[in-house]
Amino acid sequence: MHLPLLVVTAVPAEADAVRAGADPDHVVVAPVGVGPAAAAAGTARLLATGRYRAVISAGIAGGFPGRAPVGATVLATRSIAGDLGAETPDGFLTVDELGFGESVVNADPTLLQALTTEIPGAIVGDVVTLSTVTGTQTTADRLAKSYPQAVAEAMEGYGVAVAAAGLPFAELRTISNPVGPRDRAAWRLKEAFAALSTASARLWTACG
Ligand SMILES: O=C(O)c1cccc(C(=O)CC[C@H]2O[C@@H](n3cnc4c(=O)[nH]cnc43)[C@H](O)[C@@H]2O)c1
Repeated sequence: MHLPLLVVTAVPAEADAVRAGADPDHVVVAPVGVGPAAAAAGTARLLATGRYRAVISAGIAGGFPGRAPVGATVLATRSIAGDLGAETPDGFLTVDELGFGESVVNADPTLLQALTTEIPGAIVGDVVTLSTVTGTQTTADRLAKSYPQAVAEAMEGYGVAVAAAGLPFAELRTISNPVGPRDRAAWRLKEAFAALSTASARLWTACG
């Protein structure tokens, strides 16, 4: 008897897109809220049942220009807390540099390898988790420089990864908008949700 895979999204529209592709017999999809705190709390509550084999943080994301275009599918090698730390006159110090914890969680290597095989067009790289959607070129440039391997930013992956607490974890994103000056009207939600449904059809094959 296979335990099901848990896929957590931020909002119901993302959950619907995952459900449109995923195997309903083996994949449980739950929207748990926007941001790392809601994501961690919601994921921890669901995982406390002990009935899941792995957990995936899934949804739409901003793509770093030149690294992940709108419509692309992204798999995270690492989910990184991009704003957990301290600002100083000399720049941002991560929580690791402060000696208070770890701001980086690696995807489960076996799960990531399987997902990469099953979703061949996916761009593989770091995904930065932020509590605030980037909305200026200055912030976009700073993040791109600080995280040279980051292909996308979103708001939940690190929170889900922490809640996974050793259970196999991965982050799957599809790109709705470039990271940069705020232009909410230009977000390509339909395209990103369609890509999310397509990728989700491969999830159980990768995890089962
Ligand atoms: O309109 C807004 O500014 C806004 C603020 C918070 C959440 C949203 C959502 O649409 C929620 C969905 C989900 O989308 C992810 N996302 C998408 N693009 C980005 C981005 O450029 N930077 C960070 N996160 C992004 C995120 O995970 C949201 O939870 C809209």
